[in-house]
Amino acid sequence: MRPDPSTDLWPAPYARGAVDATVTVPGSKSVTNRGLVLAALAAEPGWLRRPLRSRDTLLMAEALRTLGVKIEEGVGPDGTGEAWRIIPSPLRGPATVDVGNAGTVMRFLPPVAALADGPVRFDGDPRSHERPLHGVIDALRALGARIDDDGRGALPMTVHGAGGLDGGTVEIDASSSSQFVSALLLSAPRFNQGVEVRHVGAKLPSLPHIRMTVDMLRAVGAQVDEPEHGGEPNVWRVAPSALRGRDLVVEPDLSNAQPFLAAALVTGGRVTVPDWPERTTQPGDELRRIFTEMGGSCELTEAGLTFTGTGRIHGIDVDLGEVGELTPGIAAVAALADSPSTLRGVAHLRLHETDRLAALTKEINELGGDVTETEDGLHIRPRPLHGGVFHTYHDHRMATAGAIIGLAVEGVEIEDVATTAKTLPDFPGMWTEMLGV
Ligand SMILES: O=C(O)C1=C[C@@H](OP(=O)(O)O)[C@@H](O)[C@H](O)C1
Ligand SMILES: C=C(OP(=O)(O)O)C(=O)O
Repeated sequence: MRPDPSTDLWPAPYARGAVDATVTVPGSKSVTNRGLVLAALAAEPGWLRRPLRSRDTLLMAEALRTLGVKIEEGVGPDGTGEAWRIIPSPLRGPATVDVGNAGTVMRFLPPVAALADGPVRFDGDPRSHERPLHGVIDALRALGARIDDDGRGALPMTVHGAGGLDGGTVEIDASSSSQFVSALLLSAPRFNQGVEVRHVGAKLPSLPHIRMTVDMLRAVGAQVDEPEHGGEPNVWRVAPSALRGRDLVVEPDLSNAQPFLAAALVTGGRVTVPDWPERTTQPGDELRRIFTEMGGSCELTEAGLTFTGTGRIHGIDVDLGEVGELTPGIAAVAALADSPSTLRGVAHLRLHETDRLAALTKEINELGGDVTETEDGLHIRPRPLHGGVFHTYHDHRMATAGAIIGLAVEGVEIEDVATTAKTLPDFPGMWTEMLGV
């Protein structure tokens, strides 16, 4: 019988000393998947260099191919490193898109499908049926698309592409995912009237990810008005226009750098991540501030970002609403700190890959911790932890959070560490190499 990877247990390596390593982190998921969509919608071919090759990005590439886009995987024009050449062509249906459990695929592609010339069916992992999509579905209908779903505002569904979309003004409640806004903006240059997206509802999470969308749209020639610089709050406008093909180098995924930086903090060691960008819209850049407040220090040099720990970890009271995807890793570090932590502003994490607030509470407490869920986050009181199984619920960031705890607690076993492949192709290999084990 073949082993079932989802029930496999991986003994998380325990760190017997301070780590001292340089860790090259693969490309950003969020940049790669935006880059793919924008290149597919462009008026000319483009390049994506150092793309992330992981489950979420391969699903995006495959879905775009199904819609008729040509994506050639190879080395770049100057022969250095991996590069994908993206050759746009008329978008076609009928097609079937597997979104896996990738928020970026399930939200960014329905507006693209509305531009195709036939029906595009969307389905994915069981969890994809539970993740919110109503903002995209309702908005596309309001902008002129025909969509068949089962009435829950979720997958599975079929977008009946009509070869184009009117576009115009639309109100959405994107408080459950910033990706609703990003999705509509990314395809909007190809809508007949462009788009005006008005967010109405509770606070929008993950604003840096919307900034990333705006920056990347502008970099391919789109005209975007945003709330940031004197614009109307919670309103974005994109004018209709042709998009340029681009030669884009993808930055390392700073959120995936998190477990490695955490290793420096937890073991009182030092980790350097090369190619850390000086300026970026990636939320992972906030780790410089957050992990410094938790007890380390960092320096950005030609070699990259070097993060150094002291072996002492302090608790933190922090609003993570803008950087929600960093929460599991911060919770793991906080469970090992010398004082309590309060993580706020992340109620929407209940609808991520899994209910991350419930999962972190349960798994840390089962190792002897004392975590309670609040209305919008976690309260973490550190206690001596013991070994045991850390369940991961098909959530890559649960697995990396468990590995962080395992550095300081002997006998932690991570269930289904392979789930990290959602955004990191070889996390176990990178982790053991960093530790030299
Ligand atoms: O646009 C993106 O690339 C992302 C936006 C965020 O989503 P939410 O706003 O749904 O949290 C983030 O958590 C996710 O990992 C990636
Ligand atoms: C929330 C996340 O992913 P997704 O893009 O599937 O929403 C994440 O990577 O933490």
